[in-house]
Amino acid sequence: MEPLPIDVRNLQKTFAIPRKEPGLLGAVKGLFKPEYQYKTAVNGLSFQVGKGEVVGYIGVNGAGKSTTIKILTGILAPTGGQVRILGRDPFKNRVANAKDIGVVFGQRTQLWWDLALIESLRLIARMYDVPESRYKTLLEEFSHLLDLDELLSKPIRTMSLGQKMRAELAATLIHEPKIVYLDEPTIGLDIMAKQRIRDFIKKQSQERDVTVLLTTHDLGDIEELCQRIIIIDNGHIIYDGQLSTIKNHFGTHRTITFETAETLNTSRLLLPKGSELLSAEGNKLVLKFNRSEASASLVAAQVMQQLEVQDFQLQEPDLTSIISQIYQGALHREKVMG
Ligand SMILES: Nc1ncnc2c1ncn2[C@@H]1O[C@H](COP(=O)(O)OP(=O)(O)OP(=O)(O)O)[C@@H](O)[C@H]1O
Repeated sequence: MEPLPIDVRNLQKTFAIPRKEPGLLGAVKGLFKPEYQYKTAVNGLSFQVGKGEVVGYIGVNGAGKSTTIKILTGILAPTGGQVRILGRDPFKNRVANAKDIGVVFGQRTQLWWDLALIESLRLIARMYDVPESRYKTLLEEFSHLLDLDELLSKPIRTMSLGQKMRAELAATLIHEPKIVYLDEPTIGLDIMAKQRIRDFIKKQSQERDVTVLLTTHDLGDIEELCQRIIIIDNGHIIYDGQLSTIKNHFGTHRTITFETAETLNTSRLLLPKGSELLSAEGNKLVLKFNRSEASASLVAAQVMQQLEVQDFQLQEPDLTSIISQIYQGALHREKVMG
Protein backbone atom coordinates (compact mmCIF):
# COMPACT_ATOMS: atom_id res chain seq x y z
CA MET A 1 0.00 0.00 0.00
CA GLU A 2 1.23 3.48 -0.84
CA PRO A 3 2.20 5.52 2.23
CA LEU A 4 0.01 8.50 3.09
CA PRO A 5 1.32 11.83 1.79
CA ILE A 6 0.93 13.47 5.20
CA ASP A 7 0.57 11.56 8.45
CA VAL A 8 0.87 13.54 11.68
CA ARG A 9 0.37 11.96 15.11
CA ASN A 10 0.32 13.80 18.38
CA LEU A 11 2.75 16.41 17.08
CA GLN A 12 4.27 18.77 19.57
CA LYS A 13 6.71 21.65 19.29
CA THR A 14 7.92 23.64 22.23
CA PHE A 15 10.42 26.43 21.66
CA ALA A 16 12.96 27.14 24.37
CA ILE A 17 13.62 30.87 24.39
CA PRO A 18 16.69 32.02 26.39
CA ARG A 19 15.61 34.43 29.10
CA LYS A 20 18.02 37.32 29.27
CA GLU A 21 18.40 39.54 32.29
CA PRO A 22 18.95 43.20 31.41
CA GLY A 23 22.39 44.74 31.02
CA LEU A 24 25.88 43.40 30.42
CA LEU A 25 25.93 41.37 33.62
CA GLY A 26 22.72 39.67 32.53
CA ALA A 27 24.23 38.83 29.14
CA VAL A 28 27.34 37.33 30.76
CA LYS A 29 25.27 35.35 33.28
CA GLY A 30 23.15 34.06 30.42
CA LEU A 31 26.27 32.65 28.76
CA PHE A 32 27.18 30.51 31.77
CA LYS A 33 23.84 29.60 33.21
CA PRO A 34 21.18 30.16 30.57
CA GLU A 35 17.61 30.22 31.73
CA TYR A 36 14.78 29.49 29.37
CA GLN A 37 11.17 30.24 28.99
CA TYR A 38 9.08 27.87 26.96
CA LYS A 39 6.48 28.41 24.28
CA THR A 40 4.44 25.49 23.02
CA ALA A 41 3.52 26.38 19.44
CA VAL A 42 1.76 23.14 18.52
CA ASN A 43 0.38 20.71 21.01
CA GLY A 44 -0.87 17.23 20.22
CA LEU A 45 -1.79 17.66 16.55
CA SER A 46 -2.97 14.59 14.67
CA PHE A 47 -4.21 14.55 11.08
CA GLN A 48 -3.74 12.71 7.83
CA VAL A 49 -3.94 14.04 4.28
CA GLY A 50 -4.53 11.72 1.31
CA LYS A 51 -3.25 11.77 -2.24
CA GLY A 52 -4.67 14.61 -4.33
CA GLU A 53 -6.48 16.23 -1.39
CA VAL A 54 -6.39 20.02 -1.04
CA VAL A 55 -6.72 20.90 2.63
CA GLY A 56 -7.05 24.42 4.00
CA TYR A 57 -4.98 24.88 7.14
CA ILE A 58 -6.32 27.95 8.85
CA GLY A 59 -6.20 29.84 12.12
CA VAL A 60 -5.52 33.28 13.55
CA ASN A 61 -1.98 34.74 13.69
CA GLY A 62 0.19 32.79 16.09
CA ALA A 63 -2.08 29.71 16.08
CA GLY A 64 0.80 27.44 15.02
CA LYS A 65 0.38 27.12 11.25
CA SER A 66 3.90 28.08 10.17
CA THR A 67 5.43 25.91 12.86
CA THR A 68 3.46 22.93 11.55
CA ILE A 69 4.53 23.60 7.96
CA LYS A 70 8.16 23.99 9.01
CA ILE A 71 8.01 20.59 10.70
CA LEU A 72 6.27 18.92 7.76
CA THR A 73 8.84 20.29 5.31
CA GLY A 74 11.72 19.07 7.50
CA ILE A 75 13.03 22.54 8.46
CA LEU A 76 12.25 22.05 12.15
CA ALA A 77 12.39 18.95 14.33
CA PRO A 78 9.34 18.30 16.50
CA THR A 79 9.76 17.99 20.26
CA GLY A 80 7.13 15.26 20.46
CA GLY A 81 4.91 12.99 18.38
CA GLN A 82 5.52 11.62 14.94
CA VAL A 83 5.41 12.95 11.38
CA ARG A 84 5.61 10.85 8.26
CA ILE A 85 5.66 12.40 4.81
CA LEU A 86 5.16 9.67 2.19
CA GLY A 87 6.34 7.26 4.85
CA ARG A 88 9.50 9.18 5.77
CA ASP A 89 10.61 11.27 8.69
CA PRO A 90 11.02 14.65 6.95
CA PHE A 91 13.64 15.98 9.36
CA LYS A 92 15.88 12.92 9.28
CA ASN A 93 15.44 12.40 5.52
CA ARG A 94 15.53 15.98 4.40
CA VAL A 95 17.15 15.38 1.03
CA ALA A 96 14.83 12.56 -0.02
CA ASN A 97 11.86 14.51 1.30
CA ALA A 98 12.82 17.64 -0.64
CA LYS A 99 12.49 15.74 -3.94
CA ASP A 100 8.86 14.98 -3.26
CA ILE A 101 7.72 18.34 -2.00
CA GLY A 102 7.32 21.91 -3.19
CA VAL A 103 6.95 24.94 -0.94
CA VAL A 104 5.68 28.44 -1.62
CA PHE A 105 5.96 31.09 1.04
CA GLY A 106 3.84 34.01 -0.12
CA GLN A 107 6.21 36.82 0.69
CA ARG A 108 9.57 35.17 0.13
CA THR A 109 11.05 34.06 -3.13
CA GLN A 110 13.12 30.97 -3.69
CA LEU A 111 14.18 32.13 -7.14
CA TRP A 112 17.43 33.80 -8.07
CA TRP A 113 16.78 37.51 -7.94
CA ASP A 114 18.92 38.54 -10.91
CA LEU A 115 18.34 35.59 -13.19
CA ALA A 116 15.75 35.52 -15.93
CA LEU A 117 12.90 33.20 -14.99
CA ILE A 118 13.75 30.73 -17.73
CA GLU A 119 17.26 30.35 -16.32
CA SER A 120 15.95 29.76 -12.81
CA LEU A 121 13.56 27.14 -14.12
CA ARG A 122 16.31 25.41 -16.09
CA LEU A 123 18.56 25.33 -13.03
CA ILE A 124 15.86 23.93 -10.80
CA ALA A 125 14.98 21.28 -13.36
CA ARG A 126 18.63 20.28 -13.53
CA MET A 127 18.98 20.18 -9.74
CA TYR A 128 16.07 17.79 -9.58
CA ASP A 129 17.16 15.71 -12.59
CA VAL A 130 14.03 16.43 -14.59
CA PRO A 131 14.52 14.80 -18.02
CA GLU A 132 14.87 17.36 -20.82
CA SER A 133 11.77 16.29 -22.73
CA ARG A 134 9.65 16.28 -19.56
CA TYR A 135 10.97 19.73 -18.68
CA LYS A 136 9.96 21.04 -22.09
CA THR A 137 6.46 19.61 -21.82
CA LEU A 138 5.94 21.07 -18.35
CA LEU A 139 7.38 24.44 -19.32
CA GLU A 140 4.97 24.66 -22.21
CA GLU A 141 2.02 23.66 -20.05
CA PHE A 142 2.89 26.03 -17.20
CA SER A 143 3.60 28.90 -19.60
CA HIS A 144 0.15 28.48 -20.99
CA LEU A 145 -1.66 28.06 -17.64
CA LEU A 146 0.23 30.80 -15.83
CA ASP A 147 0.70 33.07 -18.82
CA LEU A 148 4.47 33.08 -18.47
CA ASP A 149 5.51 33.79 -22.06
CA GLU A 150 6.42 37.39 -21.46
CA LEU A 151 7.95 36.66 -18.09
CA LEU A 152 10.44 33.99 -19.09
CA SER A 153 13.14 36.44 -20.11
CA LYS A 154 12.53 38.78 -17.15
CA PRO A 155 14.69 38.76 -14.01
CA ILE A 156 12.65 38.12 -10.86
CA ARG A 157 13.64 41.47 -9.34
CA THR A 158 11.80 43.32 -12.12
CA MET A 159 8.52 41.45 -11.64
CA SER A 160 5.34 42.63 -9.98
CA LEU A 161 3.97 40.71 -7.00
CA GLY A 162 1.50 38.78 -9.15
CA GLN A 163 4.14 37.94 -11.76
CA LYS A 164 6.50 36.73 -9.03
CA MET A 165 3.87 34.42 -7.64
CA ARG A 166 3.19 32.90 -11.05
CA ALA A 167 6.94 32.41 -11.53
CA GLU A 168 7.20 30.91 -8.05
CA LEU A 169 4.45 28.38 -8.69
CA ALA A 170 6.03 27.26 -11.94
CA ALA A 171 9.38 26.84 -10.18
CA THR A 172 7.78 24.91 -7.32
CA LEU A 173 6.01 22.45 -9.59
CA ILE A 174 8.59 21.95 -12.35
CA HIS A 175 10.03 18.87 -10.60
CA GLU A 176 6.52 17.45 -10.18
CA PRO A 177 6.42 17.20 -6.40
CA LYS A 178 3.76 14.94 -4.87
CA ILE A 179 3.02 17.35 -2.04
CA VAL A 180 2.89 21.13 -2.15
CA TYR A 181 2.77 23.43 0.86
CA LEU A 182 1.39 26.82 -0.01
CA ASP A 183 1.60 29.65 2.49
CA GLU A 184 -0.56 32.63 1.48
CA PRO A 185 -0.19 32.07 -2.27
CA THR A 186 -2.56 34.89 -3.23
CA ILE A 187 -1.64 37.53 -0.66
CA GLY A 188 -1.67 41.06 -2.05
CA LEU A 189 -2.86 40.05 -5.51
CA ASP A 190 -5.75 41.45 -7.51
CA ILE A 191 -8.79 39.38 -8.29
CA MET A 192 -7.63 38.26 -11.76
CA ALA A 193 -4.21 37.20 -10.55
CA LYS A 194 -5.81 35.32 -7.64
CA GLN A 195 -8.10 33.51 -9.99
CA ARG A 196 -5.32 32.41 -12.29
CA ILE A 197 -3.34 31.04 -9.36
CA ARG A 198 -6.33 29.23 -7.87
CA ASP A 199 -7.14 27.66 -11.24
CA PHE A 200 -3.56 26.49 -11.58
CA ILE A 201 -3.51 24.90 -8.11
CA LYS A 202 -6.87 23.23 -8.74
CA LYS A 203 -5.63 21.76 -12.01
CA GLN A 204 -2.46 20.39 -10.44
CA SER A 205 -4.41 18.61 -7.73
CA GLN A 206 -7.09 17.29 -10.05
CA GLU A 207 -4.93 16.21 -12.94
CA ARG A 208 -1.68 15.23 -11.25
CA ASP A 209 -3.04 14.14 -7.87
CA VAL A 210 -0.81 16.65 -6.13
CA THR A 211 -1.58 16.86 -2.41
CA VAL A 212 -1.88 20.45 -1.26
CA LEU A 213 -1.75 21.90 2.23
CA LEU A 214 -2.84 25.50 1.95
CA THR A 215 -2.31 28.10 4.64
CA THR A 216 -4.21 31.28 3.96
CA HIS A 217 -6.13 34.12 5.49
CA ASP A 218 -7.97 34.54 2.20
CA LEU A 219 -11.18 32.60 2.54
CA GLY A 220 -11.78 32.93 -1.19
CA ASP A 221 -8.82 30.58 -1.64
CA ILE A 222 -10.41 28.12 0.77
CA GLU A 223 -13.83 28.39 -0.78
CA GLU A 224 -12.51 27.72 -4.27
CA LEU A 225 -9.93 25.09 -3.53
CA CYS A 226 -10.71 23.12 -0.39
CA GLN A 227 -13.42 20.67 0.49
CA ARG A 228 -11.77 19.99 3.78
CA ILE A 229 -10.38 22.44 6.32
CA ILE A 230 -8.36 22.06 9.47
CA ILE A 231 -8.73 24.92 11.92
CA ILE A 232 -5.98 25.37 14.43
CA ASP A 233 -6.20 27.49 17.55
CA ASN A 234 -3.49 27.95 20.12
CA GLY A 235 -1.59 24.88 18.90
CA HIS A 236 -4.63 22.59 18.88
CA ILE A 237 -6.90 21.39 16.12
CA ILE A 238 -10.38 22.69 16.84
CA TYR A 239 -11.97 21.46 13.63
CA ASP A 240 -11.02 18.96 10.96
CA GLY A 241 -13.72 18.16 8.46
CA GLN A 242 -15.72 19.22 5.47
CA LEU A 243 -16.06 22.91 4.73
CA SER A 244 -19.72 22.27 3.89
CA THR A 245 -20.41 20.91 7.40
CA ILE A 246 -19.15 24.11 8.98
CA LYS A 247 -21.11 26.19 6.51
CA ASN A 248 -24.32 24.32 7.13
CA HIS A 249 -23.95 24.44 10.85
CA PHE A 250 -23.03 28.08 11.29
CA GLY A 251 -24.68 29.58 8.28
CA THR A 252 -28.08 29.69 9.91
CA HIS A 253 -29.36 32.37 7.58
CA ARG A 254 -29.49 32.49 3.82
CA THR A 255 -30.59 35.18 1.46
CA ILE A 256 -32.66 34.77 -1.64
CA THR A 257 -32.95 37.39 -4.37
CA PHE A 258 -35.97 37.55 -6.69
CA GLU A 259 -36.29 39.44 -9.94
CA THR A 260 -39.87 40.28 -10.67
CA ALA A 261 -41.59 41.11 -13.96
CA GLU A 262 -43.05 44.34 -12.64
CA THR A 263 -41.84 47.07 -10.33
CA LEU A 264 -42.40 45.91 -6.80
CA ASN A 265 -45.10 47.03 -4.49
CA THR A 266 -44.32 45.31 -1.23
CA SER A 267 -47.16 46.83 0.75
CA ARG A 268 -49.36 43.83 -0.01
CA LEU A 269 -46.60 41.20 0.09
CA LEU A 270 -47.10 38.56 2.75
CA LEU A 271 -43.64 37.53 3.90
CA PRO A 272 -43.13 33.76 4.03
CA LYS A 273 -42.82 32.35 7.57
CA GLY A 274 -39.29 32.56 8.98
CA SER A 275 -38.21 35.22 6.49
CA GLU A 276 -37.58 38.93 6.69
CA LEU A 277 -37.34 41.64 4.08
CA LEU A 278 -33.81 42.87 3.42
CA SER A 279 -34.54 45.14 0.48
CA ALA A 280 -37.05 45.82 -2.27
CA GLU A 281 -36.03 48.17 -5.03
CA GLY A 282 -37.24 48.41 -8.63
CA ASN A 283 -37.89 44.79 -9.49
CA LYS A 284 -35.41 43.26 -7.09
CA LEU A 285 -36.57 41.71 -3.85
CA VAL A 286 -34.14 40.34 -1.28
CA LEU A 287 -35.32 38.17 1.60
CA LYS A 288 -33.37 36.62 4.42
CA PHE A 289 -34.56 33.44 6.05
CA ASN A 290 -33.59 31.21 8.91
CA ARG A 291 -32.83 27.72 7.64
CA SER A 292 -34.21 26.06 10.73
CA GLU A 293 -37.58 27.76 10.24
CA ALA A 294 -37.97 27.76 6.48
CA SER A 295 -36.55 26.17 3.37
CA ALA A 296 -35.50 27.91 0.18
CA SER A 297 -38.15 26.08 -1.81
CA LEU A 298 -40.92 27.11 0.58
CA VAL A 299 -39.84 30.74 0.62
CA ALA A 300 -39.54 30.76 -3.17
CA ALA A 301 -42.94 29.09 -3.64
CA GLN A 302 -44.73 31.53 -1.35
CA VAL A 303 -43.19 34.55 -3.06
CA MET A 304 -44.03 33.16 -6.49
CA GLN A 305 -47.67 32.74 -5.51
CA GLN A 306 -47.86 36.46 -4.93
CA LEU A 307 -45.52 37.94 -7.54
CA GLU A 308 -44.56 37.19 -11.08
CA VAL A 309 -40.99 36.09 -10.62
CA GLN A 310 -38.64 35.95 -13.61
CA ASP A 311 -35.58 34.66 -11.84
CA PHE A 312 -34.28 34.01 -8.35
CA GLN A 313 -30.96 33.20 -6.76
CA LEU A 314 -30.04 31.64 -3.47
CA GLN A 315 -26.93 33.02 -1.79
CA GLU A 316 -24.70 30.67 0.17
CA PRO A 317 -23.76 31.69 3.71
CA ASP A 318 -20.83 34.04 3.86
CA LEU A 319 -17.74 32.07 4.85
CA THR A 320 -15.89 35.07 6.28
CA SER A 321 -18.50 35.67 8.94
CA ILE A 322 -18.74 31.96 9.73
CA ILE A 323 -15.00 31.57 10.21
CA SER A 324 -14.77 34.68 12.33
CA GLN A 325 -17.51 33.26 14.61
CA ILE A 326 -15.41 30.10 14.92
CA TYR A 327 -12.23 32.02 15.66
CA GLN A 328 -14.15 33.81 18.38
CA GLY A 329 -14.91 30.55 20.11
CA ALA A 330 -18.16 29.39 18.55
CA LEU A 331 -16.83 25.85 18.23
CA HIS A 332 -16.06 25.65 21.93
CA ARG A 333 -19.65 26.49 22.69
CA GLU A 334 -21.12 23.92 20.33
CA LYS A 335 -20.25 20.48 19.13
CA VAL A 336 -19.92 20.11 15.38
CA MET A 337 -19.28 16.83 13.72
CA GLY A 338 -16.54 16.89 11.05
N1 LIG B 1 11.43 30.22 16.61
C1 LIG B 1 10.52 30.49 17.55
N2 LIG B 1 10.90 30.74 18.82
C2 LIG B 1 10.00 31.01 19.77
N3 LIG B 1 8.66 31.05 19.58
C3 LIG B 1 8.21 30.83 18.34
C4 LIG B 1 9.11 30.53 17.25
N4 LIG B 1 8.36 30.35 16.13
C5 LIG B 1 7.07 30.52 16.49
N5 LIG B 1 6.98 30.81 17.81
C6 LIG B 1 5.74 31.05 18.57
O1 LIG B 1 4.87 29.94 18.38
C7 LIG B 1 3.51 30.38 18.21
C8 LIG B 1 2.99 29.87 16.88
O2 LIG B 1 3.64 30.58 15.82
P1 LIG B 1 3.41 30.27 14.27
O3 LIG B 1 4.36 31.14 13.53
O4 LIG B 1 3.48 28.82 14.04
O5 LIG B 1 1.92 30.77 14.08
P2 LIG B 1 1.10 31.02 12.73
O6 LIG B 1 -0.22 30.37 12.96
O7 LIG B 1 1.88 30.58 11.57
O8 LIG B 1 0.92 32.57 12.69
P3 LIG B 1 0.91 33.58 11.42
O9 LIG B 1 -0.44 33.46 10.81
O10 LIG B 1 1.13 34.89 12.08
O11 LIG B 1 2.03 33.18 10.51
C9 LIG B 1 3.53 31.88 18.34
O12 LIG B 1 3.21 32.23 19.67
C10 LIG B 1 4.97 32.25 18.03
O13 LIG B 1 5.34 33.41 18.72
